[in-house]
Amino acid sequence: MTLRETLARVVAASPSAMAQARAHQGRLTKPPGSLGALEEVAVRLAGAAGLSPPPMPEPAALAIFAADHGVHAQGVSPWPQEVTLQMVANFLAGGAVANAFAAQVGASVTVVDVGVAGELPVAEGLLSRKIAYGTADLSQGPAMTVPQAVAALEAGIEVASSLVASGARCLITGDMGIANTTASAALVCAFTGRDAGQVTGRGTGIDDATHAHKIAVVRQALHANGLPSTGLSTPAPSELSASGSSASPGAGAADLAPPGLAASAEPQPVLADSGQESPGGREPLEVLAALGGFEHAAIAGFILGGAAARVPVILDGVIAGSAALAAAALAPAVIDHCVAGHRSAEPGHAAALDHLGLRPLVDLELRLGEGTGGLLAHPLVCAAVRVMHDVATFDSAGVTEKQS
Ligand SMILES: Cc1cc2ncn([C@H]3O[C@H](COP(=O)(O)O)[C@@H](O)[C@H]3O)c2cc1C
Ligand SMILES: O=C(O)c1cccnc1
Repeated sequence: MTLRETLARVVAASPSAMAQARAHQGRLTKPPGSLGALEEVAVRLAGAAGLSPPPMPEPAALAIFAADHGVHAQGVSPWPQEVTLQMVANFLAGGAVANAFAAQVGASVTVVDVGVAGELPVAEGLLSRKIAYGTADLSQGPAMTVPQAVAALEAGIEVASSLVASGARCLITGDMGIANTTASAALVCAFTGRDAGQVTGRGTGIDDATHAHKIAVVRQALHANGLPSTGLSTPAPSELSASGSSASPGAGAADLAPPGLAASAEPQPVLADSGQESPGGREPLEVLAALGGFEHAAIAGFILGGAAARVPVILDGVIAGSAALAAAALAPAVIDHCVAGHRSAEPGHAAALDHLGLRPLVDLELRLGEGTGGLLAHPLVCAAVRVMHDVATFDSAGVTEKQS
């Protein structure tokens, strides 16, 4: 399915299914509201499915999208780039944390090469959808061309559709790409209007000096791509009726940029007009292409593909959160189909979730990615829905309801 067709199929949550789910929750043998945030998860999934109770979100399928990043050359990660390729082999051998957590919750694992900077052997469980051998350096100009971003989005859509066709009833996002927390921070800045200093974290673990440099690289990426460094953002999905964003001119990024980094890039042609405006009046696709990685674009497509099929998507960490910002800028209703699995230690993740109006289910200071936080949340999502199917009502169980 093309991006354009997929965007047209993403529909908002059904208010009547949500109302039915709320009413049903109120009849179950428990004090109203006693399951806290889990009750909202069940209502959310009912709205997304257009059905109350919603279908059980199992079996679950994890897709790990792997790609490399030109910005690695700027020294923003302490890990060598070849770890991306090596970790793909580890996923395929079943040796990563994501494999252990997937086994724990009975999720299948599919690994998708959308842009690893090296050759991977043909292997079971590996889909080769390589767009290029890594992105260009986003701190120098666009990381991807718009056609490359569309190809990666459509790879993610295709993976979501085929997992659903093989029986998956819950999709979980995963990523692997050394230096991808830098691209994630840049996307969060562009889509939320936050400053790089607020949203750029330490990724896999960097010292203070490298962290300061990483923040400068993110600022430079916005500048090199003609995007304001702060102060402009897409409207939050929940605020779309309010016209425009709280725009104010950003500070000059050039002042903060390391010497020798290149000037603004040429604007890219836009292939799919979503009708949504992005920072500085730029289209979301252009912004995604300028700052994202191939895995960010593919994850955005995966989320859109799940939503189009009305199968819920559990989002993992900051990479998924920043990809979801792009997906929501393309089709705001996509967020109705997402559950935030967790909140990671990366500050940009909290910023993305705030902007999207999503409440994370798990908060364990994880900072791994791969889908680990999404996998940990899956049993909670299942439990929330199982309550709707299995728990007796006051009437059926003969339990007296509360007075007044
Ligand atoms: C061994 C290893 C396994 C990983 N699994 C996920 N990541 C995570 O860390 C990377 C992003 O962090 P940064 O931006 O600091 O490079 C991504 O590959 C992400 O998936 C890993 C990183 C490493 C080193
Ligand atoms: O937030 C995440 O998911 C994350 C944090 C650090 C490294 N990789 C992923």
